[in-house]
Amino acid sequence: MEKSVALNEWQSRKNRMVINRFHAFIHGAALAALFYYRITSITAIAKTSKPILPHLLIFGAEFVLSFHWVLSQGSKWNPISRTACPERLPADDDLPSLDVFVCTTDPVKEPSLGVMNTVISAMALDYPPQKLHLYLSDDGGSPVTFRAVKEAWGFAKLWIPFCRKYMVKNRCPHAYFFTEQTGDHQFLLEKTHIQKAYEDFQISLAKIAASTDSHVSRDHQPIIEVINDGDEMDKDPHMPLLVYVAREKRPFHPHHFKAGALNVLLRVSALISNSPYILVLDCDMYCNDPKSARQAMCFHLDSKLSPLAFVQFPQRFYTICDKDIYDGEFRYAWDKWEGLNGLKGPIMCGTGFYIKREALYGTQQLHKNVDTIKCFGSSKEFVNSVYTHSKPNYPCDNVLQKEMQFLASCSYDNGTKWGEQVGFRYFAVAEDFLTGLMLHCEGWKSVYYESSRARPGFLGASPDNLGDVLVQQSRWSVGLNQVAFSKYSPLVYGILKMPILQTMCYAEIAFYTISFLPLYILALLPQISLLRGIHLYPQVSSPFFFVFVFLFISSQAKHLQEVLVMGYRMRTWITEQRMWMIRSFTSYFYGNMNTIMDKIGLRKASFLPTNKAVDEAAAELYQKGMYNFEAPPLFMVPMCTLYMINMGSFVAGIARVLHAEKGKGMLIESSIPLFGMIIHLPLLQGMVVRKDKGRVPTNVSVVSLLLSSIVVGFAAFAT
Ligand SMILES: O=c1ccn([C@@H]2O[C@H](COP(=O)(O)OP(=O)(O)O[C@H]3O[C@H](CO)[C@@H](O)[C@H](O)[C@H]3O)[C@@H](O)[C@H]2O)c(=O)[nH]1
Ligand SMILES: [Mn+2]
Repeated sequence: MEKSVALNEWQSRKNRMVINRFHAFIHGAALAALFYYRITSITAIAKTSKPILPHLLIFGAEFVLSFHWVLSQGSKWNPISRTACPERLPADDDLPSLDVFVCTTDPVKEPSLGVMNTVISAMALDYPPQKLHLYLSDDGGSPVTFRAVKEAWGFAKLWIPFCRKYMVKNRCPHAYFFTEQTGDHQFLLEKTHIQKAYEDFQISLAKIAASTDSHVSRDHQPIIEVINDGDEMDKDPHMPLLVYVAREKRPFHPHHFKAGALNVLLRVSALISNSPYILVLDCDMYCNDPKSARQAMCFHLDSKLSPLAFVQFPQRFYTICDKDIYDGEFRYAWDKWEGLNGLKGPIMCGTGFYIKREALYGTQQLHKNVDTIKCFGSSKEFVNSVYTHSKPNYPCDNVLQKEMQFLASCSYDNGTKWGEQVGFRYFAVAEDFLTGLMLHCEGWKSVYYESSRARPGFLGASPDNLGDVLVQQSRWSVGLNQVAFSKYSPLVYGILKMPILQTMCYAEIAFYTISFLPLYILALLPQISLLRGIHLYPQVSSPFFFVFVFLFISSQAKHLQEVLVMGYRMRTWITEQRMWMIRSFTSYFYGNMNTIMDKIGLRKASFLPTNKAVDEAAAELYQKGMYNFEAPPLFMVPMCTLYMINMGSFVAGIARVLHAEKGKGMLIESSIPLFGMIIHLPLLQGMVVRKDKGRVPTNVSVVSLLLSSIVVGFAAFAT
């Protein structure tokens, strides 16, 4: 009986679970054999005069990779999928109200048209309009964005009724007009009218961008404005509320990037709508399924899931082309998130999640007798809103406006618990990861949900060229490292507060980027050893040879199985490995260096927003599935140098294997560079064959050739 009225259901992914556990057992046993081999052989070598360092290094690499593997078992243990049943929700009048937060920061890197499409798509969510409130945070404090949002309001007044009338499924105007629509005469008439209005809207945004100063201000007053037709008393009941917020910014005053912006929205919205639930969106991630809000409520309103902090939808992208050469899909992430569904729930990922306001205010603070000013700051109105869930009445009078300005001022946070225990956390530039971690540690749960792959809840833009991808990944790397090597490290902070499997998942992600260490070792050491005739691996005649071969096949086969089970093709299997290596050699390496510099105070970690403006030439290459190697040399040189070293060592090593007695039986040593060369064939093409704009720049190739010759020459001929 109870099951039939449940707002949501779940299903164990039994097959996957059985395969995962079985594989964990076998692969784990093989790893144990590898460890046995390494420990015994290193002890034996220690007793001779042979160099021991290469063996220790390769064992170090294997140790780190095994550590990752062990951690990754957390999310494979109990995968479950969830279903929402929005048709069983209470009537609209009984639904809780919802605030939507959209963040933008730079009208040049984040063109207004994209931002406004996100805003409009969220205003058009299938949710009672009087219960929907949209807040746009403009971190650039730019008149371009301010003027654009007013235009967006004008267009939304036509668009929203049209969507409701014809039950439009795709409520992001840009995406809607991109596809062909059919219907009866009346519909087509209205559609043509709206389309014309959208074209005018586009033209006016372009005019604004051309005629307005697009400079991003770091020194300005807070600006908070409810966008409407000028008559504040006359709120249209069919339109959601739209509020523009630019928090105060002053030079030399830390603003804590996106987390700081979201916290200002939390405070300001508390005085206007104070909705118990909040949807957080990046400016480039539009609502693709208007039903997502109702779907999320199916979990939030289910007391069996309590205490539920947030419902995370996957980040899906409309920009990804068929070949997905940069591995922009993050397939492996969503696989893990589903695995986490069977534990305490997924990690927060910055956008596309519906969160309970109360979770962000911190449960402890709400239940204990704490000094509210120390905790939430000195606004009485705000503290009131926290404890009584009340809100002062709309419209904004002058007193309210003043209070909101105070809440959006840059020093409001000082000396309070904001960013530490309240709101989005400031400690790391990956504010999403850290905030989610702390919520789980406080005992909150989360849910991962996707209604269908065919119509994802949200769609965003992902970078379409190598340079942007690697810059973005470097920032994530810094953000994750900041957490991994701090007092909040999941292995220290989390292990006492979360179940072990959940802790393992957090640790896996937090320590994800140290893969640069084993990968650099594996890309250099066997190659050098091959050139020098040092045996790092067992020979074919040894039974342990088969342990290594088994481990290689077993990990490849498991990866392939996961790719195929999720409905992807073989190609994804290769791309994911290629991109994992590329990211490790570049972004993760620099990210780790940056973290070290951050720790010793040489360079502050910062949040450089990802570029969202379209570069036509780059986009064309991407669509053709060709890598754009015109990335910063800092990224390209290590990759090309490593490739050449592998090629050099393979050629010289093979010659050695064939001719010299010393090189006999170095099958694994010579297979490793071969594997690297095959996986990264596109890089070779970029250096040698390609003539187009995206080829590897000549100067990069020359520098890399020089560097690799030094390494190979030194390895082969030094005594
Ligand atoms: O000082 C800042 C910097 C960024 N943003 C906004 O933050 C969002 C995310 O920035 P983006 O450059 O798109 O970063 P991504 O790398 O694409 O973001 C991913 O990674 C971030 C953490 O590193 C998360 O916050 C994001 O939600 C997640 O999508 C955008 O809407 C920005 O406008 C601000 O509001 N203020
Ligand atoms: Mn983004």
